[in-house]
Amino acid sequence: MRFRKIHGAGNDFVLLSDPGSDGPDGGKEWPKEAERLCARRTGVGADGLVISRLISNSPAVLEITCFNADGSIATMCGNALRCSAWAAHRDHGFQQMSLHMAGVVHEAVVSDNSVWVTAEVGAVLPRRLQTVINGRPTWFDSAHTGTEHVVAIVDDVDAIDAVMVGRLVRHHADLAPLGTNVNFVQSAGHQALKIRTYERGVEAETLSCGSGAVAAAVVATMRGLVARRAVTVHNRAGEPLTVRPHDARPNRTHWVGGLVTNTFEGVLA
Ligand SMILES: N[C@@H](CCC[C@H](N)C(=O)O)C(=O)O
Repeated sequence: MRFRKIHGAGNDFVLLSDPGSDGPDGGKEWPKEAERLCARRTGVGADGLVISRLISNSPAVLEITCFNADGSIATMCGNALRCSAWAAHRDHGFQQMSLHMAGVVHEAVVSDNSVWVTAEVGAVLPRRLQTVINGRPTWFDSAHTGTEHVVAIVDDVDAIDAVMVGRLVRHHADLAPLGTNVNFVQSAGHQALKIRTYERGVEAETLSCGSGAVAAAVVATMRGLVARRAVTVHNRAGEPLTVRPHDARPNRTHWVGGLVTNTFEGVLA
């Protein structure tokens, strides 16, 4: 089975395009396959496994399934959608397409050097929980951007032990049983933010997170750090994502865009 090793602004995936209708062991074993392939030492190594299936050429529609590195399903993964759109552009020439993920329809646009997808924003809850970071009580707001996110606005994201605090908050009793992705965000100048994200399902800090960048922009707008227009979100990869409200549905839908890099391709043993 052929695969792509691809990353969206540093968030990396093993991407399988149309792997046959079943997958390993009748399709039931994808979660195990995700764990196996994503293992950094014994597999290909990735934050997630993405399966893309072409549904229709005209209009261009694909079904995308994303498994986190631990085999759990991601109901929304902005970077996996962006990587899938890039691959569909390469394989089928689509520039605009619809991507279905976990029952939600996302728009995608591939331009010269960036790939954009839409994210749907649900409930935004201020002061969802509090914890102490470096001796200072810190609030997390929650924002549902297709998956669970909490966001803390802090002075200096680099001063935080993102894995230690991220893990604590991810497993916070108030957010059980689902848990959450955890974002630390600081102001980084005019319409710009700096972010670090601890990702549920990867159970580690990742280099970028599309739905986390959208959650950061939404919370930072609510908190008055940025205005409701395009925001640059600087991440650990040094490949910023841009988040902007959708023209037709600015309160509900946001675009997230940035680079996609096809690192290598191969054949699974
Ligand atoms: N990196 C992703 C988010 C992936 C989903 C997350 N780990 C979860 O299970 O909630 C993104 O780019 O949005």
